[in-house]
Amino acid sequence: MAATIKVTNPATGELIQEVKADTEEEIHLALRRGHESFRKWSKTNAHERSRLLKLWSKKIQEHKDDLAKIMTMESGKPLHESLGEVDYATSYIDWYAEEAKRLYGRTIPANTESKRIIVSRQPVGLVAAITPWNFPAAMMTRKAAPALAAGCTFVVKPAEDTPLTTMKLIELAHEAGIPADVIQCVNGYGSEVGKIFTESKYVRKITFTGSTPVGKLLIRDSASTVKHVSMELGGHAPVIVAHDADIDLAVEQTIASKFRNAGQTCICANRVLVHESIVEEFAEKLTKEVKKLKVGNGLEKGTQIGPVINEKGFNKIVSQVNDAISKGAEVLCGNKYNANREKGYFFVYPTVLKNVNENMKIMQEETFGPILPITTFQELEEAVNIANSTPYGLAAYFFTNDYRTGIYLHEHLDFGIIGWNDGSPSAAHAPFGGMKESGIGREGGVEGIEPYLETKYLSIGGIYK
Ligand SMILES: NC(=O)C1=CN([C@@H]2O[C@H](COP(=O)(O)OP(=O)(O)OC[C@H]3O[C@@H](n4cnc5c(N)ncnc54)[C@H](O)[C@@H]3O)[C@@H](O)[C@H]2O)C=CC1
Ligand SMILES: O=C(O)[C@H](O)CS(=O)(=O)O
Repeated sequence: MAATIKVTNPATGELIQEVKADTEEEIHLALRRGHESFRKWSKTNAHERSRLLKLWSKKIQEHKDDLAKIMTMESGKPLHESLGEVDYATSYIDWYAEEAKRLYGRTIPANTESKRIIVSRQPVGLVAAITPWNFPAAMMTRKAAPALAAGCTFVVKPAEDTPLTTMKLIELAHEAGIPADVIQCVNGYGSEVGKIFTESKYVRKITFTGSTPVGKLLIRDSASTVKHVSMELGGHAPVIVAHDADIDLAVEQTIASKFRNAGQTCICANRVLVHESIVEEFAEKLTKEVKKLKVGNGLEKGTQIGPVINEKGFNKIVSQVNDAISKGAEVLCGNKYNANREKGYFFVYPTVLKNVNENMKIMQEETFGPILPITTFQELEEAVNIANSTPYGLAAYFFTNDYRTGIYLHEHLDFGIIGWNDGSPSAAHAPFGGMKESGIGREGGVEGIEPYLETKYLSIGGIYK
């Protein structure tokens, strides 16, 4: 196991903090403690669990500015986005603090007078979570909140790039009164910790947000002990702009989706399919607005696009852009970089590509950067076929004011999240998640607590004997 994890600022390359990586023994101990504390926590009444979750949310809000600064420094996202993410993170805790009190069972009419049937819910057990760097607060609370609300205990391994935000959140949970062994953080490198989690007899559920390849490994390795799995994986969101779309709205909402977190979200617009009759107007208006986006250090006032997270992400983005250009794509703006491998910072300027085709990597592989390729279509069926052609099925967006077009697209797009004239669909009260290779399960909404619950039924006999 690695001894320490160097946490650096992706905007400057500067070392923020060295974090000790937990040893295998320390991780096993955390899992054992999480398992042993499960019995008591799962028997804590739902209203008490709810009360403690609300205290945790309050504590986080009291430390909002500090948390946002930590998040911007380690992830690179602009400060206003980090402040927004703190609110997004607590919105999941607030939502599940209430859902804890609504875990209803039911009775079933028996087929004889001497029997009664009662259905009830119980928490699955110790949950092990692995979270990504792009939303180090919200991706953790989106898992921890329903887990704790359901009565599960929780151990999380944050991404090596951004452990500090998660560590602070867990510290605040303990300050709020959630017992130390009920929610824990361990640090380490994914492949090493992942194996410990999936092989542990104490862990009853794995929940993961990250790349599809890693998700597949975790699903495979969870089979040995038949663990529950929840997977929020990669995406490749299409944006369909129909001939009758409000172009100004489509431009505004496509930018909102594409450039949030420098394009490093799993539901970012990854390709735009524009009806051929309006592509010139759309591309011109879009490019004009994209050129206005301010690139810089997320701590600087006014920054809208920060650096990408690391060299691996940078190289993937540059490779996709160069591939597209080599296959005929036209650059309408951007395709500029401010990178220094020695210092470890990698800025990618927002880029719009036109005349893109299906043979380009960028139309098939998740970009995770501020690059927007535009292609065209003639018929809606063609747009749907292109949209559904990747292995992903997380988010899709379309712009039209015609209800027949809207209903057709909603019913024919194979995606778990669809924005109709809306580029920002995420909300704690809605079930976030994907189809196909974008994942298993939902997070948020009434659906989001189900993955943390088992269902059992009691059949009582001999009542009138
Ligand atoms: N769905 C989403 O929101 C996310 C999608 N991604 C996609 O993944 C691509 C690569 O980004 P990465 O940071 O490398 O994602 P990643 O999936 O490798 O990392 C995410 C988390 O998984 C852990 N991890 C890595 N390898 C693991 C393994 N073998 N077993 C268990 N855990 C492991 C990491 O430590 C981190 O905590 C991105 O460009 C993007 O396409 C990445 C992060 C979030
Ligand atoms: O994983 C992600 O990229 C996030 O789930 C996107 S969102 O929930 O912040 O929209």
